[in-house]
Amino acid sequence: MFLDAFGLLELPGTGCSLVALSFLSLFTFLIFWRIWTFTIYPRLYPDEPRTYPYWIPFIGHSLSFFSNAERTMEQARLYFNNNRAPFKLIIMGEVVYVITSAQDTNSVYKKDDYFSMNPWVVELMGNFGASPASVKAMWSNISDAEKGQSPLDLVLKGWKDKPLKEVCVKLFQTFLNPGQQSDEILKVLLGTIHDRMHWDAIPEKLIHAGQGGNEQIISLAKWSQEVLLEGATRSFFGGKLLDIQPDLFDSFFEFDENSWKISYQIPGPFAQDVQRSKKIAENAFQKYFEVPIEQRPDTSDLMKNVESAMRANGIPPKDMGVLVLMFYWVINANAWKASFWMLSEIVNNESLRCRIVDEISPYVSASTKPSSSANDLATALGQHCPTLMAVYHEALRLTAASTSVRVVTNDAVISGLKLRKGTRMVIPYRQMLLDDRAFGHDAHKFNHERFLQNPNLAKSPSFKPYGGGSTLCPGRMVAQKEILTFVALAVGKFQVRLPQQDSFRSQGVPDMNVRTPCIGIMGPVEGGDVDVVITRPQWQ
Ligand code: HEM
Repeated sequence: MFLDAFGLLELPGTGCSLVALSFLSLFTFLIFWRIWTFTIYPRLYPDEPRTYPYWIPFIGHSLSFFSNAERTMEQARLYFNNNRAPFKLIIMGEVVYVITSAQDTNSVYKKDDYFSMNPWVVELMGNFGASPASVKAMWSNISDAEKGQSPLDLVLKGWKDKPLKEVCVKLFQTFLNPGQQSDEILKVLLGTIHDRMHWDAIPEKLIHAGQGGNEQIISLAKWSQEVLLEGATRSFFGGKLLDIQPDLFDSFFEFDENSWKISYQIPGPFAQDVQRSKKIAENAFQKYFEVPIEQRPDTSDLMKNVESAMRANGIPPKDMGVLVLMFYWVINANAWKASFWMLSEIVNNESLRCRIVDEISPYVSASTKPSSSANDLATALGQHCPTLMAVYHEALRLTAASTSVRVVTNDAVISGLKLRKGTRMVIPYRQMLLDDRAFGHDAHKFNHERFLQNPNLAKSPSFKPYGGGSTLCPGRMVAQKEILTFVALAVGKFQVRLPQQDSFRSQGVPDMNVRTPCIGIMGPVEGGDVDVVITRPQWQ
């Protein structure tokens, strides 16, 4: 009507408006395009993965993916009758293969020559802001460059001709997998957790209210964040990093919350939060690397080796800041969230709390002090506390949105379907972690009993919160120890209960933030937290 008023849109002699005709043509085009793309093409090429139908070319599934990636993939899987064959999504014009079965995932792990994480990491390094020269240096052989004087040789036997990035991952594997090398990190990490789980060591900023001196109300999320980040930061980087940037954790949390915007290259005006917090963290790391290593004697051997390998390949402190922030991110993004979910479940279920307190009491009590045997305690918790372990596994199962990202580097076949070279692939483990065929009809609910009744579930091919294959998380053992230690000390040293007052956040276990794209453990929805009353142990 409004457009007709201008008299421009009526086609002479047809009685049709231009707008109506355009809509009709567009609609006709879309119908033909959909019939061709989603009906005829799959019949002509039955050996290619099917595409989940969509309406707008190029945009494809982008909108629903960015608003809830897991739900989009679940809907697509169910659309194809839940047969779990690989299928295609279209994200911003790009084809993405999605793998949702444990069997296909294992096939991908076995074909490293066909599926590589590296092209994605190269892209991520660029998106993070590393200079092209430094990205190139990360993919140059370590022997191409003049070496520093570090004890790299310890680790690099047989690795001299590998790219620096792979050497860094190898260093992580060497220094984090059980054995003498990992003792150094674990001693400081677990020791710091013990130090912080002391009545007088709870930072003021965590305390909502003191109740008569022997009780305090604190936030579970902040408690988990502060203790685990401090442990990991001191054990990897020594004390200097926090001297340089005492409020590093605040920037890190803002960065972590919004880091998906970097991966998906969200334009500047919509990504100011992540750019701001990333800058602060990067600058802190740059200043840290500008301090001579002799003035940072408590830096871990792992990070000394990573640093010296980067220097040997000519990476300047500014880019070391960018690249090491990526490591800091994987080290710190997940463990506090797993601990938070475990504690949320435990404090909201009194019989579970009592059972765990009973179970851990031979190992943890109010009088447990920081000690050099923190590693033995963590080991004992893992070996002799089945309920605690069941809660750990179930929390990981229910809250992990862990994802492996690969690029098809050679034409390949998975489940009889041809995957084309150059295409991106994702393995969203949550699609398997919630599979009711593997975990039972209540797979969408928290029920730690399933792991108690069947501890072998933790070995199920559908249970891969830490990924798998050649990129299996090298920090999984360390993560388990820090999480179990923190949770056991929280409920074993202190009496922890929900507050009576309605004004505190004690409305059950908070909802997970399933909407923000995430490739690790999901956090709670904004403002989702649990306030708890903790009581001073009589011992202290
Ligand atoms: C609950 C805690 C954690 C979870 C759920 C987790 C999960 C994962 C996943 C899913 C991957 C990617 C696997 C892939 O792409 O195939 C990964 C990679 C990695 N994780 Fe963890 N992680 C956790 C804790 C840690 C910790 C504490 C550290 C270090 C101390 C760490 C270090 C790494 C590193 C260095 C990589 C990169 C490996 C590579 O590039 O090959 N992670 N993690």
